[in-house]
Amino acid sequence: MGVEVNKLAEDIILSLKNVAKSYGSTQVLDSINLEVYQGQIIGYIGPNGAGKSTTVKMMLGLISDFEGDIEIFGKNIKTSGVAYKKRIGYVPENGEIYDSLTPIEYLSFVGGLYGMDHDVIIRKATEMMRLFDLEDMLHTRISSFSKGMRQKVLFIASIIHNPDLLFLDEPLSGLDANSMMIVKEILDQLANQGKTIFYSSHIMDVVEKISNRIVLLANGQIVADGTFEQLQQQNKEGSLEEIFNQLTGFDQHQEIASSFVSIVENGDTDG
Ligand SMILES: Nc1ncnc2c1ncn2[C@@H]1O[C@H](COP(=O)(O)OP(=O)(O)OP(=O)(O)O)[C@@H](O)[C@H]1O
Repeated sequence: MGVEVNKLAEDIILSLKNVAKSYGSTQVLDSINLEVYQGQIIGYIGPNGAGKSTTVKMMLGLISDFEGDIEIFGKNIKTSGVAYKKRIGYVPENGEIYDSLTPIEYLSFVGGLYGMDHDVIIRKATEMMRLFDLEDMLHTRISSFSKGMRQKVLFIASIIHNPDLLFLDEPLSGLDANSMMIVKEILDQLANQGKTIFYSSHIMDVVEKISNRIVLLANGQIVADGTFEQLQQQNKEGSLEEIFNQLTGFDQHQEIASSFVSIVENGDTDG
């Protein structure tokens, strides 16, 4: 799964040049540079609050007041208009979904936004729901769905229009082990067909397996970028979880946990 070989400039799907973003006096992103090639599955990881969702929202055009340039499909998103969004799919973190709609209504709505033909939406939505074992729920209000069932609808909504670039924020959240295997396999097959996937998650063993390139964001900067094997060689560590701990300078989980348990038991950290 090598990623850096024989890449051509025209294969660049996504490029960030000196991208910076602050909220008040807090600098969240500090001059990020990144080029993503067609067919890559980027595992985008970093500690809570590192700026992963912020980066994704900027690429989606949901946050526009940032410094630097973002090019998607070769065009600067600040000046190229919204046309690029038709070729993008997105599974948001904490998926917002229209509870009072049924999946078929919701997917018709989303497909309609992408300009899809109504019959095609219904056919694709029905088949995809069936493959996720939800065919009986097509006309049931989403408000009654479990977390995993909602996540499946969100996933379908992100790919129903056959996008070339997918942004996924914890896409497996709430899915059972069998459904996770299906989604991981779908992503692998989509990447093999030339789709590009930007995958943000805290589940390190999944990121380790699914990504062919891992980008670690910490303290506003990209502190690691490479295949899992490359990161392993550079950091002389075994799992991605261990590499993450090392690169983010974290080795106090036992101390913190002991203090926490002490407070639970005694009301203070002294025991
Ligand atoms: N609208 C906002 N106003 C002010 N600060 C914000 C806003 N949105 C995000 N931030 C701050 O920006 C930083 C990055 O947030 P972001 O949601 O991008 O992190 P993340 O890496 O996705 O974190 P997590 O792993 O917890 O989802 C955090 O310090 C957060 O408090």
